[in-house]
Amino acid sequence: MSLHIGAKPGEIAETVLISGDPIRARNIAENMLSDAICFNEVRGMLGFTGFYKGKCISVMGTGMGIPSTAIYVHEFIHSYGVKKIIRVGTCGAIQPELELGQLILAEAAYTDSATHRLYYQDPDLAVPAHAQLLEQAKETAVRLQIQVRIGPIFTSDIFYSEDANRWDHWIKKGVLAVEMETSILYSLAARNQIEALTLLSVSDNIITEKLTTAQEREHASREMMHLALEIA
Ligand SMILES: O=P(O)(O)O[C@H]1O[C@H](CO)[C@@H](O)[C@H]1O
Ligand SMILES: O=c1cc[nH]c(=O)[nH]1
Repeated sequence: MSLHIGAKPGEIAETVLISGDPIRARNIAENMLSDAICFNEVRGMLGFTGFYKGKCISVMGTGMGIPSTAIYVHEFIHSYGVKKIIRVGTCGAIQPELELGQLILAEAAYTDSATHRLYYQDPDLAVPAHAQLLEQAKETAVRLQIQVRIGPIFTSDIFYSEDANRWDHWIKKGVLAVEMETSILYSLAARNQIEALTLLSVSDNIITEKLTTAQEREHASREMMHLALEIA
């Protein structure tokens, strides 16, 4: 057991899928893994280990934002020996042409995070995904005929902003979308020499103000989970 995860040694696989929402983790376990067992209920942050095509895989929620995610990623690595983490999340697109449900492979993450700065001194650089895992994801997407956009994203400490021009600079820089966890995942992974990649499904477009329906979100996230499990 670690401070925030109730799993016994050996109950968490070397590869873990994470999402902000613990219910998404449960859906993956219930619908896409076989023989899944629940290894964590501490703080309601559900975690499961099961099998996908014979390979042992875990899936767990992290909560929203960098501080919460950093705790779980740290404990996965240092208490459970996790070697590969794939985030399956939602995001707000900031490029107007990005449709709802579009799948994004986050090749790097910029951030405004104060927490990130406590770990790393140079927050202005985009933190890259694990190169080999990203390459594998691209090839797998082609094989599965899943359309993906590949590009940089932005990991923010805030969801709601009062600044109407907040994204102008980042749109010009070619940033595709905004979410709240990836930069710390990539940084902790690189520092600890493990693999990490984020897959995101566009749940809303911040520029066009389009929002997904529950049904569209469900369909898009199924594709994302399928791709994540195939590269896991
Ligand atoms: O869908 P998840 O994985 O929670 O990710 C996104 O959704 C939450 C905000 O609604 C943040 O956690 C953000 O990163
Ligand atoms: O707009 C959005 C949508 C999902 N997640 C975010 O962080 N922002």
